[in-house]
Amino acid sequence: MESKKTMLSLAQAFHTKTISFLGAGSVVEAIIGGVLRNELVPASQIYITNRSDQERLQTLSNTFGVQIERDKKALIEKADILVLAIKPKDVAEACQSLRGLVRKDQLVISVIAGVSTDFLREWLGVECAIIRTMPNTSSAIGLSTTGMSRGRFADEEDLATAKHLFEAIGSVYALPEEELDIITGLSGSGPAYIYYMIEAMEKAGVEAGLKPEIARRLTVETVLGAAQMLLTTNAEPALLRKKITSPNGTTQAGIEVLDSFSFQEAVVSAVLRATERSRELGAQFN
Ligand SMILES: NC(=O)C1=CN([C@@H]2O[C@H](COP(=O)(O)OP(=O)(O)OC[C@H]3O[C@@H](n4cnc5c(N)ncnc54)[C@H](OP(=O)(O)O)[C@@H]3O)[C@@H](O)[C@H]2O)C=CC1
Ligand SMILES: O=C(O)[C@@H]1CCC=N1
Repeated sequence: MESKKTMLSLAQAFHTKTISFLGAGSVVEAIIGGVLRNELVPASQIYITNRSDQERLQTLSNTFGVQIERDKKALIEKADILVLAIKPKDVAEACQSLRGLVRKDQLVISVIAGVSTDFLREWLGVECAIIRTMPNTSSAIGLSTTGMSRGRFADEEDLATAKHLFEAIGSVYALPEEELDIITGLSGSGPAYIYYMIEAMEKAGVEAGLKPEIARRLTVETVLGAAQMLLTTNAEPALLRKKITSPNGTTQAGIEVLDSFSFQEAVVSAVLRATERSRELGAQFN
């Protein structure tokens, strides 16, 4: 557990840092929102660039007051922390264009699915500190759950710096890098599985005769309440489920249908397949 004094000095040191974002998509928007909400650094110390979408950069700049820097060399020169937030398919091209520009004293943080810190370091061509992370889109409202791990040349201080950044958008778990693909399949992609389930529950409510807005509210509040119950009571989900399931009642009838469609196996397979896909995305570079 870090002492209050250590946390304060970390926050003070962080406050002087410049953060450059390579990529300006949805994840970056969420991170910048969290950084500014929590006043980690002022907007004048945040630089953004992308490949070509100038309108997008302007929108982010107008919304947050962050600085647009189209020149990659200048973007990197200014950075104490460089956040790589491009899609895996764009990594090779992007890293090639960064080769020779990143310095040893800079901290590189990647949010890219599947791509290892070793690979990034090879491509960047410098023995710099790299932290690999996997947040999720709930970061937009400060409720991401983020897994992160440090690469070969990153130390505890680098990890603490990255944690400080991502705690602005939710909770953070430091894990071995081998587990990052699992985090990607579970909590990185996870919100999509929940939305998929919500879509289905809502559809059922409407088909059965509810107004769409009522079906939406009931479904969403049910999901929120169930998640909050788990956090508040710390009870096992199976136990909470059993408490709802009266013998021969409605829940039993519903669960029997889910079982007949192998619901749990489907969800397990989905998470495992997404994990495997994360590994595939990384392996294509090896
Ligand atoms: N979306 C999600 O739920 C999550 C995504 N991630 C990871 O975060 C990363 C970004 O995802 P997301 O924000 O959704 O993606 P987006 O498609 O929204 O954004 C990607 C950004 O990368 C930019 N870009 C592409 N190539 C280059 C390049 N060569 N140089 C500079 N910028 C470039 C794009 O610019 P332009 O628009 O101009 O082409 C765009 O701004 C991905 O690797 C993804 O795996 C991690 C956790 C959750
Ligand atoms: O689908 C993807 O590849 C990204 C990674 C985690 C969430 N979205």
